[in-house]
Amino acid sequence: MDRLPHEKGFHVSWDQLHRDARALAWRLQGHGPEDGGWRAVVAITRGGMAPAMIVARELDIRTVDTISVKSYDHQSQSAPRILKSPDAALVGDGTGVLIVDDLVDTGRTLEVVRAAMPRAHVATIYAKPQGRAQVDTFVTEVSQDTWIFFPWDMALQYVEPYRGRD
Ligand SMILES: O=P(O)(O)OC[C@H]1O[C@H](OP(=O)(O)OP(=O)(O)O)[C@H](O)[C@@H]1O
Ligand code: HPA
Ligand SMILES: [Mg+2]
Repeated sequence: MDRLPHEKGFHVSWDQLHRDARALAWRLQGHGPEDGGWRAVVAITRGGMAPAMIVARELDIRTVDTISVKSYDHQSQSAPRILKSPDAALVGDGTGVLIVDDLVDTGRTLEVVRAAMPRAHVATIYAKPQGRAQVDTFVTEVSQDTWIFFPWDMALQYVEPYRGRD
């Protein structure tokens, strides 16, 4: 996934990420298992970790695990694969488990994660159209040609006044 050919940039501050992750938690209330809340949250590393922490805090879920997926590599033609699985005894087939990621783009990451935990509920903060069908709950849709910049990948910097720029 390359951010260079994207037409638009959507820059997300920590403050906005916090608000959007809370909005996701709000949306998730009432969608959990009938016998109470989710048993565990599984964050998709690394981008899902901060959103998962905020959602777990809001929904009062204390058990949090991770899954690491290595993305598709055009050079090697290999499909995405799981580098680190969550505790099998904890997650089982995903029943009662909430999977959290920052966004879905093509949906390839979630395809692999869903195959590992088919009965889990999948939530992301942002979703692009191509991958939207892989997500059960999300907050904001952005167009496919938008690159989302997350606060952990950015820094505050000086910007020239409008009249100083050409
Ligand atoms: O829907 P897809 O096209 O699969 O893309 C979405 C995934 O890509 C990014 O993660 P990345 O693999 O770049 O790793 P990171 O979370 O460690 O930044 C993002 O955090 C999602 O997990
Ligand atoms: O729009 C994006 N932003 C950050 N990481 C990503 N990984 C796939 N798409 C994106
Ligand atoms: Mg990721």
